[in-house]
Amino acid sequence: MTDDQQSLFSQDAVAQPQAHYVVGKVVATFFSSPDSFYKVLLVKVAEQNIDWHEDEIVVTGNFADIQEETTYRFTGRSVRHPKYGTQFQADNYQNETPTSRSGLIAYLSGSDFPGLGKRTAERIVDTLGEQAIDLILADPKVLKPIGLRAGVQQTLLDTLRVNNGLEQTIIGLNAYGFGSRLAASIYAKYQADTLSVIQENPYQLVTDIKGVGFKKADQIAAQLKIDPRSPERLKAALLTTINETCAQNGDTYTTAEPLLTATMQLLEQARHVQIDPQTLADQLIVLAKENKIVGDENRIYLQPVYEAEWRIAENLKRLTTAEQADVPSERAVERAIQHVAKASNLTYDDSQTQALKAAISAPVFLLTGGPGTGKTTIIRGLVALYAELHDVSLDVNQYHDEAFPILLAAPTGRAAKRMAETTDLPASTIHRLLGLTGREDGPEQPTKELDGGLLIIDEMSMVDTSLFQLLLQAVPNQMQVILVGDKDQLPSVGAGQVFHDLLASPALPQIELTRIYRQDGDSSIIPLAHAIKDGRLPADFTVNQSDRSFISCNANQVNHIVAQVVAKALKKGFTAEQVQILAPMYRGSAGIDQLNQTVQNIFNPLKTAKQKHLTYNGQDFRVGDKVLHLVNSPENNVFNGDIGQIVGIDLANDPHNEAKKDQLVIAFDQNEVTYQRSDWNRLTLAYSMSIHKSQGSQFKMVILPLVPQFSRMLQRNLLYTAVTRAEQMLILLGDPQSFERSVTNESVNRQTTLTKRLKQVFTDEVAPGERVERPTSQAANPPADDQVTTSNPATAPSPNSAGADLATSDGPADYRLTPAKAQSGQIDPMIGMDGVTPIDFMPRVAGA
Ligand SMILES: Nc1ncnc2c1ncn2[C@@H]1O[C@H](COP(=O)(O)OP(=O)(O)OP(=O)(O)O)[C@@H](O)[C@H]1O
Repeated sequence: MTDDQQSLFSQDAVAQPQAHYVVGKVVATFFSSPDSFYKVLLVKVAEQNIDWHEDEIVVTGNFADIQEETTYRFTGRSVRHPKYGTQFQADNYQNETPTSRSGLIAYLSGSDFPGLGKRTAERIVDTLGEQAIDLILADPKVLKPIGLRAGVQQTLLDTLRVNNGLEQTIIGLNAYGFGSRLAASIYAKYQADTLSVIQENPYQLVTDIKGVGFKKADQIAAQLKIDPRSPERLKAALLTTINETCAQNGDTYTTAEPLLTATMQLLEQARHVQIDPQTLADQLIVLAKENKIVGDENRIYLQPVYEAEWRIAENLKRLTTAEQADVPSERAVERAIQHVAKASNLTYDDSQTQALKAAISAPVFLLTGGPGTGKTTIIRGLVALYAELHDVSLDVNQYHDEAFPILLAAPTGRAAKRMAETTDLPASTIHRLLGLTGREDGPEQPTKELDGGLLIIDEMSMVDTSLFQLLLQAVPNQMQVILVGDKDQLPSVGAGQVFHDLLASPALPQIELTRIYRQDGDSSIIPLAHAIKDGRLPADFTVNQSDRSFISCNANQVNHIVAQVVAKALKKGFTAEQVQILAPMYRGSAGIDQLNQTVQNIFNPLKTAKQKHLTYNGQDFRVGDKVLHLVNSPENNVFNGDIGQIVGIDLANDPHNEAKKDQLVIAFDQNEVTYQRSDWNRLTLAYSMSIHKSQGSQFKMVILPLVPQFSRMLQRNLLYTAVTRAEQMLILLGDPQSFERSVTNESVNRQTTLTKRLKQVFTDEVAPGERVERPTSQAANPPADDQVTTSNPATAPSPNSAGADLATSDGPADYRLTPAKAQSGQIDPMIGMDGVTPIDFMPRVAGA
């Protein structure tokens, strides 16, 4: 096999319009993608109707378990690769089973099908024709007139499915337009049932398969002529809308009115039908009965998120009430604080001392503070205190068989790295700590139980509801938990505002550090950050300082001015890694995309035509570029917001590229990762990035443009987060009103109920253990059909009525009811729709 032959699997070939076939034996598999069905085969041609005069041809496409030395019929088109010539791109393929009448009869009466004689085989072919196998596989009911014995029919079906099933499935998935990666995940989930699941309810994919959205499922449903008013469609649209609304706003729940309005829009626009609001509202009740959503007062949650908030509260209660071993005496703590202060040459101020004292003795403790107030100092102090009080060594090399007793973790790789540097101890991401893959999407994920005595989490404001629930679930009773963060920063990317909500709970001991230490005489960035936090801009805001400046300009001038500032920084010796442009939005002349392009050409210009680079998603990637990772990939130890550098570009058509694939090699702080083309959507240029993505990182110089075009985003916590990313230099540009507006625009709180759950659990409104031990089988039991649909919302049995039944039985009460409510048998009239019933809702939507 030559290099050239191996390279034929490049997909950059030019398609020709003709559809043709090639029949032949597979003699070699040149390439088989490890994570999809994509393959490149060498086929010995037996028959073809393309203009081909050689014995062998290269065939590419999505194939399941192709057997070498087996003959297949490939249908598709010949394509011409600019360098490697003609190859055959198959859309469809099948094991070359006989298609002539006599061939089919011989096949069906052969040894593959015990119990089927020649006569029966003839009857099958006479009844169903030469497409008999396809027809049987598509619908076994076609065999009914043949009158086969049940056992014989089953064997026939099983063998046909084995011989043809996987291929049919892959072909079917291709026909529905799934790329090879999605096809692989779908097949991995449903196996032999893949096509029947899709045909029965394509909307199932929306909940089961990451990457399949409502619109895709809806297209398939339209293809299958599934009723656009079918309950499955309505339910999928409702779930999608709850998910998207919550994700967009960071809320943990939504309410009926916006949910129904947005769902109606989605349903009506996608397939141009009118939907009866009453029918839609009924499906909301069905979803609750199916335990996919939960209604509580006027709130509607996705079940896992609802569960996560409760479990956070319950786990915190568990930890705060668990009996503590080895609690040091107050005197011992005071003495140890004196030793630690002396050793680190510091005099802790009152609130720092209080924080140290309280944190080292409490099972759970929260520490917040703005930049330079001493959070890291306290983390370091706590580590030293713990070591002294519990007589443990801080030399990690001394721990061979037992775990190091102090666990340090943060939500991103960068924050974890900073934590490790400032403490001189190992620190990891929370995902790593828990052994999570990053694909977890519910509270039921098994995580390993943590081992140790003290857990400190930094950058807590970035931790979302779902991750925090998984973390707490893994904390054993005796482990002390200290959560450190800056409450005024942007909340997590994922749903919730966990740190904010925890701090709002009086049940959890906490301290806010307010005294600013890192002023270094002439630093003006930290005082600026504190002023912003307090809702004002300092009087000298637009006056240039030694470490900060303000350049007034309009949106169209931003790009040009940023270019000038960056060019100057480069001249002064700043590197791309040290200079970070932050902006709130991607689009527009002052947006992230435009600025990325401009700054890339300053820090990493394309110098010669020969320089390796490639274009993807409208961006030019070059060796040396600074790139941002957009999602969590714990398998590579790379996380959302991590910054790396392109250190290698391998092009498939490069004769020296042994992998024969286009790939990018990126060096991150912690490791080097190779990205195949299918993973490039995880990357973007990082010269300029969103303020949200910059959380957890700091940079020597930050350049921050704010202009009226960003008005939708301008909020106090956004500006505060951006400004606190700057370590030494801050260049602000744009119009002063936009900055003023950000400061006065108090950050809008997200819709969450964690504080409420904490109150309920800590004040024993809900008895301890009541919810956690709730038997899931009862909750998951769908009700009888007649309980589900109702034409009169006022008398509709709500999901909570099922809860009432549970509560009155001997078993634990359903958590959706307070015990008082349950006892009185009082039920809500309509799930999540206090004051909003479908009837109220109908006229507005119908436009009546
Ligand atoms: N009690 C103290 N006396 C003297 N210096 C202190 C004291 N507390 C903190 N510092 C110093 O103030 C500076 C800022 O402290 P530290 O880095 O702990 O703050 P931080 O809140 O973690 O800041 P950031 O969030 O910006 O990283 C450090 O140089 C630290 O040594």
